[in-house]
Amino acid sequence: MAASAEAEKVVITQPVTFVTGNVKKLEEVRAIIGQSIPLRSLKIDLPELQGEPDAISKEKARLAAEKVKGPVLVEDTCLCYNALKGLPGLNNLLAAYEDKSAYALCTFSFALDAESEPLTFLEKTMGKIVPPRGPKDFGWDPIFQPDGYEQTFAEMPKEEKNKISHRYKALLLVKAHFTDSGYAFEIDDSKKNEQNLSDKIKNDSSVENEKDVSTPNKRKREEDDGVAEGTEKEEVSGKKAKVEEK
Ligand SMILES: O=c1nc[nH]c2c1ncn2[C@H]1C[C@H](O)[C@@H](COP(=O)(O)OP(=O)(O)OP(=O)(O)O)O1
Ligand SMILES: [Mg+2]
Repeated sequence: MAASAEAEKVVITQPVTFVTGNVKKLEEVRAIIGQSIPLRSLKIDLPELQGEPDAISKEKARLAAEKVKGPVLVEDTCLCYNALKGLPGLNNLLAAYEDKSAYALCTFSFALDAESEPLTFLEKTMGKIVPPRGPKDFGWDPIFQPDGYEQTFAEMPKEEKNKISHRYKALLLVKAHFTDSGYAFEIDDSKKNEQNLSDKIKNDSSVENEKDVSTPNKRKREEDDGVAEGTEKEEVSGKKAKVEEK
């Protein structure tokens, strides 16, 4: 990764761990990030905290970084209804309002390690709430129709959603941060192919692995609401993250 002459080079020795309990989210994040950031995943259900989106997200990143002992990325998304002054709510509640406009708000937080202040990246995609259309395998995708499109998120091809979504836009900010900060990944060969922090404990059948994500039909129930079962694994990474400045 090229850093400008003045920028400090920040060496990161393990992949960024995306901590989520949601397999559908993980699929999208992987598709959008591609090879641009070395990424592995860890399924933990972190507490759903209350408060402002960026404060919640930062706290979540702090908790995740403590568990992972290395660089982490966390994400929260909410569907916010303008009629409810930006509050999330149930679709039925909106029936009483003329204004069906809404936005998908996506908040990522990145923490370099447990000691570093997490950085937050927010983006939204505007749209409206419609009667459900399309596959029901990911949250509110069937009822959200982005502005300028005739299809709901659920109806459009994944590649299309991933070009306009709240998640895509927020990840552009994350990627720009990585580029601007001069992060240089120098990952041990042993960790290069680590897709999932659970890889090292394959004998433990309770551990979700990458295969589950690439063959999502196997996990029908969790797809129904996009929520993975609360598999929690920590302390599976042999080495501590070493984040050093040069
Ligand atoms: O693009 C999306 N399209 C449709 N629905 C979505 C999307 N993104 C999140 N969702 C749903 C999933 C969950 O029912 C709720 C709260 O999301 P949110 O708290 O961020 O996800 P989560 O708790 O399932 O996973 P995590 O472990 O990463 O917090 O919104
Ligand atoms: Mg959540």
